[in-house]
Amino acid sequence: MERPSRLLLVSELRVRNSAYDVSLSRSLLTWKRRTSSPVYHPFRPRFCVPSFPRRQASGVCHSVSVSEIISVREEEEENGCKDDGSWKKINEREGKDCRQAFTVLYVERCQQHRWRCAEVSFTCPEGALCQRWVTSIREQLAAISTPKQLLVYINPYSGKKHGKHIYEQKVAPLFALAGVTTHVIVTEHANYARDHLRTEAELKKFDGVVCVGGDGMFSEIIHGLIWRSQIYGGVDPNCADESLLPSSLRIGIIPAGSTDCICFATVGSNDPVTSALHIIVGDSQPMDVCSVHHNNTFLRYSVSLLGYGFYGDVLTDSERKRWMGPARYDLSGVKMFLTHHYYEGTVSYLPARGIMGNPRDANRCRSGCVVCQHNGRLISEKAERYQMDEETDRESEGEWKTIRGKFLAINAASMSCACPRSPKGLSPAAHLADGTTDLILVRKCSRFDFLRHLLRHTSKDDQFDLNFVEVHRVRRFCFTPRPCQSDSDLDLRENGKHQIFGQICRNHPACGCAPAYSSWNCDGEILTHKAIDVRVHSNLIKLFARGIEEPTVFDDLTNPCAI
Ligand SMILES: CCCCCCCCCCCCC/C=C/[C@@H](O)[C@H](COP(=O)(O)O)NC(=O)CCCCCCCCCCCCCCC
Ligand SMILES: Nc1ncnc2c1ncn2[C@@H]1O[C@H](COP(=O)(O)OP(=O)(O)O)[C@@H](O)[C@H]1O
Ligand SMILES: [Ca+2]
Repeated sequence: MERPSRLLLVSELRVRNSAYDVSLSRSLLTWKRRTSSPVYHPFRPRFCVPSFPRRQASGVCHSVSVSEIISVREEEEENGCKDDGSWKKINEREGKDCRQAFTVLYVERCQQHRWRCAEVSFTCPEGALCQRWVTSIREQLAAISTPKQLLVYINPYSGKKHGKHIYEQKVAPLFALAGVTTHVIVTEHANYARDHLRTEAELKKFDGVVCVGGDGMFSEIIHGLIWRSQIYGGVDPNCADESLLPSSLRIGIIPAGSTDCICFATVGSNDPVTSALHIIVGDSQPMDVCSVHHNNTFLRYSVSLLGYGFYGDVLTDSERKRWMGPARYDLSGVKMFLTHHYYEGTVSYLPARGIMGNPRDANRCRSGCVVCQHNGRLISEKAERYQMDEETDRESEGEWKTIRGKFLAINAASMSCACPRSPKGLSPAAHLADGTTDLILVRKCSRFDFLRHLLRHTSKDDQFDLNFVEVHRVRRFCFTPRPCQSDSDLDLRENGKHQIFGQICRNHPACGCAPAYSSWNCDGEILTHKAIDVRVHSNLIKLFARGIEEPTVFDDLTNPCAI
């Protein structure tokens, strides 16, 4: 248990006309109602627990972590001078300074990992004391590294095209309250944000970058930032063996997209206000990034799903239905499920050895995850040894394994990929920053079996506990599709005068002529290459997030979110 730190200020102040003992330490602001006997509430803690680093609502005592205070403001005269017999009124009559109340805005936890901005006003017996409180709280806030200046990119076409509205109505007012200044750019076309970050953006001026949109918009941001770090650091992004340089700017995601899996899996909800508050308090969550290569040429980065077969086909089909908004994925999902294509190919992978954790674990990656911390340390130690003794370390990396077969889906999940469609995700025990990705192979099976597998993403049942599914935690993997049998086969499927016939076959699988190749779905973007080489880069980027928090006994019992 955390030790209560030294108190900086203790006073008797009033909250809604009741007397409270209010105290401030470096880590906590606490207000405890003065009563002769403690109020007993059958479901809530009876006494204040000042060492608990969160706001707690009991009938008796509240405490809020200083790191979760959004701002403090002095109340204007007319607001506070109510005829309620308070100290303020008395002092006003005596002609003294009327500014004797101050309001603290802070993070309040609601259901389903949502955060809200709550406020409490304290009335002081005299103006000088009010000043001391405001100054002391502001001094504590200044000691915390929170973002002051942010570069914001809005994709106006994400999801249901509400990005601008969400930002203006829900996020900008909170940034203003917290004193965060912003430079807002509404993108004009695809890759606008990526190219702006690569070349033009004056990154030194900012403490972070925020994207308003979906996973595709986030992908643009990381492509811009990672590329810039490598070019400035003289690292060749094309070479899969090169270790990439981390990007120092943190990234915030205001979810306004169609899947929002990166936001959901790092915060626990796809709620814009919650994400804005995580940005304001300056949270930091490291994250792994996969680099995808083809013949030593860099293709793309991925942080969530790299999917060939089912998810690649769903994406390809859904792009034609963009006008439908997020529902396009469900329609294409049903269509591709019925189409039931399988693809032949070879998967080779390097199992992650000597690390904590397994894709079949019951434990989940949560805020302050020990698995991520342990494996992150292990990988950076290994990288240092590797520089000293390349040969020994290559040997200790272990053996490549190879699997050939017919697959309905080949998925690499570098994080759980939890999203509203599947709150536990594609790989529920995957970690955000353990330096690995979970390689899920779904072999050819009946439609009924594949449906069982898909349905298990939405229930407590284990989607990997099926004889046609296997999962491996890996550091690196390659995929090569089975080449077409003959030139005429290739012609029939892909090229020339048979193109139309090929297309008909694709659309009418009953004729038995299925396409040879799928596409890779790389965080929601289609990859043109089929044969790829993928490497995980541990802790390459940082988000304004803290991972999903474990629900506490207090969260279970406190308010169900008024706003
Ligand atoms: C029967 C119900 C089965 C539900 C199975 C749900 C599994 C969902 C796993 C989703 C993983 C998502 C990983 C993230 C991908 C995103 O990066 C990426 C881009 O997001 P953005 O548009 O916000 O930029 N999103 C996607 O690629 C979308 C994937 C969505 C897949 C939806 C699949 C629905 C399947 C429905 C099958 C229904 C069969 C019914 C038979 C009668
Ligand atoms: N102004 C724009 N016009 C058109 N496309 C854009 C624009 N800005 C970004 N994009 C692209 O839109 C695609 C989808 O964006 P995303 O934010 O992921 O929305 P969604 O979740 O609905 O797919 C991405 O490929 C992104 O590069
Ligand atoms: Ca990972």
